[in-house]
Amino acid sequence: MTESATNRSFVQLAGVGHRYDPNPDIPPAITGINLDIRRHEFVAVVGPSGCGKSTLLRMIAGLLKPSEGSVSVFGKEVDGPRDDVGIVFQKPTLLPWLTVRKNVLFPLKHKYGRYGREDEKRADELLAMAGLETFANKMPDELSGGMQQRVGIVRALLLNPDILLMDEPFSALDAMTREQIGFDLLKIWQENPKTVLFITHSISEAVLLADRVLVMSKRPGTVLEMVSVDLPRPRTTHTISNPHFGKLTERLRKHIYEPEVA
Ligand SMILES: Nc1ncnc2c1ncn2[C@@H]1O[C@H](COP(=O)(O)OP(=O)(O)OP(=O)(O)O)[C@@H](O)[C@H]1O
Repeated sequence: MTESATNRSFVQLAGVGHRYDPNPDIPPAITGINLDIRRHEFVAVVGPSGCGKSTLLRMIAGLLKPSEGSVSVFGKEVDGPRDDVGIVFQKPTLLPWLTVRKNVLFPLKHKYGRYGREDEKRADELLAMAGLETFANKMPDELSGGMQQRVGIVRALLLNPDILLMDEPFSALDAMTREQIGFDLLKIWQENPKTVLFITHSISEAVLLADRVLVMSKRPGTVLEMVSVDLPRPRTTHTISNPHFGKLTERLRKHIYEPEVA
């Protein structure tokens, strides 16, 4: 967690559930989720496919209304799409006819109809932080998949959201790029503290990046366990060889694959 993180709950889910199908014979997607995320905390979410991870993310973004319980941010109930949330998906969906810089600035243009010199400066600063300073005037198809995903992250950060929601952001990348971009994300997060919810299917990625890992059960998704990752920061490739890293990934694996014995 960054130094400015406080113990106060920032994002709070109280008894949250969601059912897509009103038929009571069909189980809800998620049910009875209680969760407190502190400001600037990095929380990873893992769990079997279809357990409701994206459903949870969409409710925090205000894109989906819970059918039971409530979601609040800083004590205020979420009742619609939020402005203070940046979202990064598996594919960055960049506009192919705009340069990298213009893609990054696009949400501002879309929201306010224009952007100024200061915004361009901020875009360039964030691009530099993501190692893309020499690519600002390139077109998306001149970039590798990893670079395009970095552009997607920078775009999500440009409006300086309080909350960054990431739904399997690195799953389309090869293993080496994935590890590197994870470290880059941590560097950006430490310089621009945000409250992060990071969905992943990779247990080691969750442990490497997060302050805490939320383990969800299979459908209907509930909280199986919240595991604190008490590994020092900054996390580096050395973190992976720390014996405690191995213990934590082992423990999470047991929770997911043998929940009844964990
Ligand atoms: N729009 C929808 N309408 C009906 N059912 C849905 C809808 N979206 C998701 N579901 C169902 O709700 C459950 C949870 O879906 P969700 O996408 O949240 O899971 P997930 O954990 O993110 O899955 P994955 O790991 O495969 O991406 C799944 O059984 C899914 O089929």
